[in-house]
Amino acid sequence: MAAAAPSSNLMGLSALSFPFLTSDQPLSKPSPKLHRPIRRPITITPKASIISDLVLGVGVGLPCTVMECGDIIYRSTLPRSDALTLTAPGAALALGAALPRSDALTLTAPGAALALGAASYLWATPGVAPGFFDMFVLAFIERLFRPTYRKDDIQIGKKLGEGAFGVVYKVSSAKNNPKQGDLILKKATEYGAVEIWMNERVRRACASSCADFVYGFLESSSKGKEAGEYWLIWRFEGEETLSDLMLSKEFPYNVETKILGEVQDLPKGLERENKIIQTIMRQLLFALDGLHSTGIVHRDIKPQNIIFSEGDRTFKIIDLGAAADLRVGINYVPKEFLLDPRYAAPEQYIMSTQTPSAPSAPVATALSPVLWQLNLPDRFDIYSIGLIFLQMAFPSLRTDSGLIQFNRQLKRCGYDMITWRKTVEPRATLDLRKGFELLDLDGGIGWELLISMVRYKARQRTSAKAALAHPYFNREGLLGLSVMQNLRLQLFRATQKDYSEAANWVIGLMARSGTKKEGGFTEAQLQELREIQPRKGNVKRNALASALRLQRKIIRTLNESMDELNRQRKSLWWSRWIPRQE
Ligand SMILES: Nc1ncnc2c1ncn2[C@@H]1O[C@H](COP(=O)(O)OP(=O)(O)OP(=O)(O)O)[C@@H](O)[C@H]1O
Repeated sequence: MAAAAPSSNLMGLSALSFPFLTSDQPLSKPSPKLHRPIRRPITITPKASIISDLVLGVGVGLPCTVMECGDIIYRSTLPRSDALTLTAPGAALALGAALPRSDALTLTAPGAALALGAASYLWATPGVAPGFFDMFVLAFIERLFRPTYRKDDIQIGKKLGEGAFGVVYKVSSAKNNPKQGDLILKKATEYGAVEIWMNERVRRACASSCADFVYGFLESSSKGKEAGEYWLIWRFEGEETLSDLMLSKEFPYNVETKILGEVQDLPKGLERENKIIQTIMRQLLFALDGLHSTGIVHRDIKPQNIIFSEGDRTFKIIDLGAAADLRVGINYVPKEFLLDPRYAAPEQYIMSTQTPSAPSAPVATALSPVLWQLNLPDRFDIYSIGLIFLQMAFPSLRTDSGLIQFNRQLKRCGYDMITWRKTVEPRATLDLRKGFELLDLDGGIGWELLISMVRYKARQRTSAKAALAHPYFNREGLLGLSVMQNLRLQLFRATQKDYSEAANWVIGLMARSGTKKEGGFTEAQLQELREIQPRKGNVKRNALASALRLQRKIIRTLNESMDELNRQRKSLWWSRWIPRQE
């Protein structure tokens, strides 16, 4: 009978099929005990386990040392806690090698919390996990299938603009592709590399946010030019930017049929204008949310950089030359700023100047969710969008001089829109009054959204996503809000409050209760917390302060040298990514 054992090769069957077989019986020769029914439970000794392994080794399945065949026999009598435990190798085995039921998975509460925490971190803005997928999978697949262009394929037409970083032309393709239509070509200087990178990222992550990017390459055949030019090609989206449309006396009616497809069934007036402006704002915030969700901050949002796409009937963002990709730290240099002062937020930097530039792409990627949350760089663009909203509401602020004057007034009011309103409203012109009336429609919900964007502190500004969920975009206005929408509005208002007063109150409270005995802060410690200048005359204290200053200086110098090194390393990295043509 024992000789038959090797023929039963399936996992654990040697023991299960022959319940009368004791574990210490030799398998090679027949045993006289075989015919005696055995009543006592079987225990598999190490020796038997080895034999069993040998037997099972020739068949399909795992040896008993892995399977714990004894456990299978006694499964029904095992205590629950022994039966179910999830270990990493166990999980891998379970998935890959079909473990027996006794090793089934159990998810413990700490395990689940850990897995959830890791997943949230990896998917939090700007998205470490999607970033890896994008860079190592999508980017390569895209390269295989996208259309490519050479210099000779392009017939240059009308010059459309010339900026500090390049010249833009309307062009057509010499390739016989009637569907392609007209194209836009930008011949750019060294910043073209960054712009190609950003446009490719956007095309994969949120194509509808920006003008349709076709191809970009380094053209290095032109004689006399050492570095060569970057050629960037887009689909021609349309003739007009938001700036062109806003400067027309007909605004916003000149946009109505473009975006809504028809003239609204309303008389000309505030309500109709409000509806058009709402639609434009929704499109702008949607485009911006796409960019921010993938970790890109534009840094140069202005009506001149928003094009109306005639094909898609929507506004799209253009000119990503000053953008920063905070997922991998490209074009992010904390102390460098390339901005249009008319639309720039007061902080001027998207990241704290204490944050050194990201060390290398993998490290920057790994740290990106933390840095994003610490700095909220997207709020820089939100300020600019807020100013565009303001210009749409107040016709007198649509000109450069009007906007510059407003910026001066707002600065004098400590960047507080409520103070600004109190200052200008009593002696407001007809134009200004019309703007306030428009924003005050529906219980002032437009004004509320506006001031949630135009704030001094970046942290107090709303995000593009939160702004899109604001009831300003609800068609029925405040009265039509559901219970959930009302709750969301209350939450939005709560997050918009200025908590600096609360912080002062907490510090005051800590001071009152602060005694050494109770373990709170003493007045002296709070003094340090508030960063009040140290008192003069204390030699020990002054020496300590000098040492701290020196330490800070050393760290700053180190950071700056790192920045410099990284900048050089990173520029090499971009260049390698971009196709070249001789
Ligand atoms: N995809 C597009 N479709 C249609 N027109 C476009 C497109 N891209 C750019 N343009 C036109 O070209 C002009 C210049 O583009 P862009 O702002 O990208 O160039 P730039 O060199 O950075 O200019 P500037 O420095 O003045 O901002 C735009 O104002 C717009 O009129």
